[in-house]
Amino acid sequence: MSNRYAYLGPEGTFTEAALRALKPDAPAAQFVPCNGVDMVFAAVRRGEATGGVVPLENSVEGGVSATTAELVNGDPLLITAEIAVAVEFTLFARRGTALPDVKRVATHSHALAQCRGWLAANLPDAEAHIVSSTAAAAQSVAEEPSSPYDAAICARIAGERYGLVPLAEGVGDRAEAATRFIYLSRPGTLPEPTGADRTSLVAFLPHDHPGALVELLTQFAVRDVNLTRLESRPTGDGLGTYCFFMDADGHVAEARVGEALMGLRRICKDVRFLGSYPRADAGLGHLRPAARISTTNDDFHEAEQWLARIRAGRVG
Ligand SMILES: O=C(O)C(=O)Cc1ccccc1
Repeated sequence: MSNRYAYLGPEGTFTEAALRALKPDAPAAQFVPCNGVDMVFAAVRRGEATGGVVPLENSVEGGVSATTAELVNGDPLLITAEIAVAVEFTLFARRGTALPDVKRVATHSHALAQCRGWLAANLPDAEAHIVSSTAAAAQSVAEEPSSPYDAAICARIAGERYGLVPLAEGVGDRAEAATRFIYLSRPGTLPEPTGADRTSLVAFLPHDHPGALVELLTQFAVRDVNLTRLESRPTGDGLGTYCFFMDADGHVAEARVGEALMGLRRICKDVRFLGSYPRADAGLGHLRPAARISTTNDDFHEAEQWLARIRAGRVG
């Protein structure tokens, strides 16, 4: 079977743009649009797709709950790649619609969160409706006359794909907004370390006690592993019970990352490893500074060998 890549569809989503950037040589026939993030996970889990792309977090709105919920609770999949995509929002409508005619605007929840300021200033009386993706919003607006919506906030490519006309460009409140997308694979071989990798995991605390989070963070700090993201999420087991999403610099094949994960495993009720994969921002010049003396990979290996030697009775 040739490769098939599932993504949050329909055609024209930001997720499709992310997939195209991740698989530039794949023919469009291999792209499989899905109506929800959960369906992308399901297609990969069932083996109907080789891999899948979903949004993980946005620089303005934060984590995408549907994705984090699947990563925490669903059958495990591995993150094997990531990409950051700049998101620019355009308001599109059917030909003949003028801005004052727009009473109902449809878009994805993360797009709405990033366009609230513009909507309040320019369409204060319009109702906002959340749909499964920005391209689904554009597709629905195009279904005249039955569409319940007058306009969609979506990518330029989506508006054009569904034959709509732009009413306003750049309707996002933050010009520099970017979204991080992840590529999911079934568990198997990890990507090779590249020297600029990221490791993602979810940690479940054994029980609530003072300093529990400090203990978690200490596992990384003492091994000089930089954390780039920490998000607490409800486990679903009742109010006040959380798990912690963590992204750390480095690959699990590296000694200090591996040891930090072993430390976590010892102190946590459970740790779900989500993957080690190349960082999207590698080469942008803001990677971690060189490891301090005593925390390089060589230092870890040397210390391991030293322990083996003294355990064998060889001193010095
Ligand atoms: O709806 C889309 O086009 C998506 O790919 C999800 C999304 C929505 C808003 C910002 C980034 C990703």
